[in-house]
Amino acid sequence: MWRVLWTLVARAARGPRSPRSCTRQGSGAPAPGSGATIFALSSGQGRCGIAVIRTSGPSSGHALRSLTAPRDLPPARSACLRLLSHPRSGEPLDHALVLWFPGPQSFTGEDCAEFHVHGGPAVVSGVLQALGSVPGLRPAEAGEFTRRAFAHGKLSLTEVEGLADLIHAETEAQRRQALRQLDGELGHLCRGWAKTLTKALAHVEAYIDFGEDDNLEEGVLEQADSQVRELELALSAHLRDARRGQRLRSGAHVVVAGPPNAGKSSLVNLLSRKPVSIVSPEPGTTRDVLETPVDLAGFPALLSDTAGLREGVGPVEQEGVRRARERLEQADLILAVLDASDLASPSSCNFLDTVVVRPGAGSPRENSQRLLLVLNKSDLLPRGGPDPRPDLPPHLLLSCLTGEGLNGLLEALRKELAEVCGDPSTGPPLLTRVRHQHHLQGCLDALGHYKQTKDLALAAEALRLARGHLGRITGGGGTEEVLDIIFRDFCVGK
Ligand SMILES: Nc1nc2c(ncn2[C@@H]2O[C@H](COP(=O)(O)OP(=O)(O)OP(=O)(O)O)[C@@H](O)[C@H]2O)c(=O)[nH]1
Repeated sequence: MWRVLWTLVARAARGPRSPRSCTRQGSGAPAPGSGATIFALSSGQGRCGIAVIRTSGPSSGHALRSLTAPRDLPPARSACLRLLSHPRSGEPLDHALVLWFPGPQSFTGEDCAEFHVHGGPAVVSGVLQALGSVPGLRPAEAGEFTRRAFAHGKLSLTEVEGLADLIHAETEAQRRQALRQLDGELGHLCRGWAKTLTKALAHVEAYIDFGEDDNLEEGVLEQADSQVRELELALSAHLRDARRGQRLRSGAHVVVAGPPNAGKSSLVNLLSRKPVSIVSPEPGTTRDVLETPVDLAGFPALLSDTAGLREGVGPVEQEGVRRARERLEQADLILAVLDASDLASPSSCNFLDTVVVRPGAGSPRENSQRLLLVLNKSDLLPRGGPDPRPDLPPHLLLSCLTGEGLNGLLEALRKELAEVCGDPSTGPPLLTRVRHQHHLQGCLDALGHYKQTKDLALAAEALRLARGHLGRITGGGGTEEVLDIIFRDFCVGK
């Protein structure tokens, strides 16, 4: 029995009948134009202490020897000081550290060389020109180094995405999430799921091929069913993550709302540490929605200042109020700001009723949205006096004028945003892209078909389809169409 099953597991893993394979693209899949040796500045543009120029491809060793004196290759993966000069004119260019990474033990899997030169623009352009004069070398396209690493099986597609996110990470939380993905956590999870599917498929195929065979143990199909059920639960849990990983990549929508003159613009300026909005004692100063990207307690956010919500105003302010309500509907987190010294005014009461306390029909606030209530201008309350409205939902006292209460607000924001975006330091890795979600849903749908059909051949096909979806998350066959989109995110030299 076990020999039979083992053969079938191996066969299911190979997927002989599968139209698609779930293995990731390995060394057999050449990157576009991978015969050429490419070169590019891989560190940032502009004047700097050290600039790193690198090459990848079969002529890397030749390029290194052409530019350096002495002309022998340095030991693999050891930094050596060399004089660089132009291979044609012999003109000295710089004293540089050079490194030699013979493939396949390199970032791209090909022969690679690195030149760590002094970061002046003339040195950098001189070395780039010198490399361009070496036969067989050409400048790299955006993302071409990483694309070659993917093509040579050095990185899975999810790891490539993690690398792109790491390069673009602007906040601590984004960096953590990107690093986890680059370390292969999401890919590992998907490969684990794919392995479960392979086992289930092997069981189904065993039943198809040996159903009547005495050698086959009882309950083979039941085992496959229970594996599918377990997988369904795991996938559903991940799909329920409410797009937190994606929010962490793109930033949560945090909308500052409240009645006029409560100090909303003052708070936006305080949190963004720049004068985004005009602050004035005149109620109704902010008319339009003003957006600014900010790092809020380590999380990325798009902070929106909005017009004060009140009735009976002129047409321009009315339009501002309409836009504010519209923006409130899109918020992941609402920062509701009230003037602590003016809580009994009609506009404060109306805002509390419609947005904070009793959101319901006609309210711009969705019940699923998170809300932080801030009572601003606490400096106008008697010092050390009682809470002005203990009956209100949990709230924070703040003074934008003195900064008192700001640390408490930042801590509360950190907790709220960890709910909205997920905490990248703990828990399972999050789905960071729409395509992850799409393929996970596709996998789940295929498992649904598996459960519905009575035909075992169709059931096996549904499992192969489900496994194909998982494979495409990490970069299996059929992902060609997404590669251009993903690699477009990279800069030249990466
Ligand atoms: N005393 C005190 N005044 C504040 C505080 N925060 C803001 N203000 C003042 O309150 C007034 C209104 O502030 P804004 O930030 O423009 O208020 P807003 O809610 O954006 O106002 P609108 O544009 O009318 O909606 C200004 O004169 C601010 O200087 C605070 O913490 N304490």
